[in-house]
Amino acid sequence: MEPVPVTVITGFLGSGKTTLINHILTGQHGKKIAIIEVGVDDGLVVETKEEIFEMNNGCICCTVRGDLIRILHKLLKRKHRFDAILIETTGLADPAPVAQTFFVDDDLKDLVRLDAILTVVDAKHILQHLDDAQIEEGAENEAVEQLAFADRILLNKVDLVSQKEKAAVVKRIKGINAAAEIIETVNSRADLDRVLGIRAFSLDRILEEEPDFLDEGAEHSHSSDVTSVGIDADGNLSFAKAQRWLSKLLQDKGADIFRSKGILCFEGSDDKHVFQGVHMLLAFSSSADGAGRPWGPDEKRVNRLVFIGRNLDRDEINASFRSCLVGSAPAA
Ligand SMILES: Nc1nc2c(ncn2[C@@H]2O[C@H](COP(=O)(O)OP(=O)(O)OP(=O)(O)O)[C@@H](O)[C@H]2O)c(=O)[nH]1
Repeated sequence: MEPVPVTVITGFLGSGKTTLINHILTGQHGKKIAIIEVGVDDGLVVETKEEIFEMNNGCICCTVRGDLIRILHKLLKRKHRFDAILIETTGLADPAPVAQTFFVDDDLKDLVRLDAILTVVDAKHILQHLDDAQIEEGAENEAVEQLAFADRILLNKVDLVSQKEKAAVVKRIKGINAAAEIIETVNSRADLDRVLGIRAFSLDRILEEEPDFLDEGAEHSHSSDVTSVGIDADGNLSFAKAQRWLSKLLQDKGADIFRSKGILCFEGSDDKHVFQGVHMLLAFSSSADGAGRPWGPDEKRVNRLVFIGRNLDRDEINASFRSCLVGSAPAA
């Protein structure tokens, strides 16, 4: 039997990976697709008929292979065969350990094949991440790694940059990876024939790039100063206060906050409100506009937010958020 093609989707936080997955899942291709998410799940993938497998295990490099091998075996044992498997990695993940999985496990080698590593790039913010001067010495810059490993690059969010800015980004990308084809997209809407079943992964090219790629024990280190602050809070928010709080936070700390997202409950509304932030750019949607379902009558209304970045003051962010809840004492 032909091995099932696997596409690994990487890209920095907020670049458009989930948007790409939704685009693929809603496309007219008639394929049965399984999705594996590596990293933190945020519950914000639109609901589909496909199943989503999550892996939530801290340092991805160190745990990914075991988890992934287990999940892939489980998937492949099913009676109904999948036509394709997509693996989405979290924004900061180095794609190497995910790709290695397909070469280190002998049993998997015949059942699946790595079709391509797709890297989604946020045209507006990528240069800032490539030039990140705050990465600790000796640590890898994941934005560079993700480009270097890519077989194909989706240059996404081209609606947010001028022709001149775009040309500068393309030049930088080509300087890191001249081999990968670049597809320009808005909302990750790439022609599916150009991203799935493309047989673009080449082990030889990767070994040229990283000679110890197949060495499972190879040293690696990550910039540990990037952290995430999560908030889980019951109750309803005052719309005006929450809006002021979020705009101020992103205005003051937008350079350091790479990514933010959350589900919010507002006083007087049964709709679920979702926000998605990338640095200072913020987008809102809600079940009132058809995105997701409203809060159910017996469903517990919980605000869930996450901020990923550096120099984040967990206590301060939590306390100031809680002061926006209806009935809370004003922030000190
Ligand atoms: N303007 C603009 N916004 C986009 C585009 N593509 C995606 N977005 C928005 O960017 C935000 C982040 O997109 P996601 O698809 O969630 O990004 P992601 O890479 O999955 O993010 P992580 O979950 O942090 O890894 C969302 O608000 C998207 O609607 C685009 O081409 N242009």
